[in-house]
Amino acid sequence: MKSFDDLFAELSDKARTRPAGSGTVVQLDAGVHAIGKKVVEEAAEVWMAAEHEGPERTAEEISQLLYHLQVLMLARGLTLDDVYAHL
Ligand SMILES: N=c1c2ncn([C@@H]3O[C@H](COP(=O)(O)OP(=O)(O)OP(=O)(O)O)[C@@H](O)[C@H]3O)c2ncn1[C@@H]1O[C@H](COP(=O)(O)O)[C@@H](O)[C@H]1O
Repeated sequence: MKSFDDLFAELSDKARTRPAGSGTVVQLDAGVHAIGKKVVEEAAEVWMAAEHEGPERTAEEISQLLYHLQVLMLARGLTLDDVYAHL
């Protein structure tokens, strides 16, 4: 099973190597404004799932929010340690 750190390592590699077909590369190219909108959209979907759908759908939406947060971190040049320093 993939962890948060595993996903960040994978996305960092995608950002560096820019493989064809990577959705992450497409999003990074779209920029911080577009990625930020996805973060807000996914956060709303987490809220709606938590309030109106079951735990499985909520977990799925949370995974998508975490993914988009990591893309935003990469777009701003942030590392996991930059974030973990505030936990
Ligand atoms: N974990 C994710 C992941 N979670 C969410 N998403 C993206 O977020 C979208 C989900 O958003 P929505 O539910 O709003 O679906 P949607 O509205 O149809 O999506 P859009 O039209 O807005 O893109 C998906 O279509 C993906 O584009 C993800 N995209 C990639 N990953 C993982 O990231 C890694 C790298 O992926 P690539 O860069 O595509 O190779 C792989 O391990 C993937 O499994």
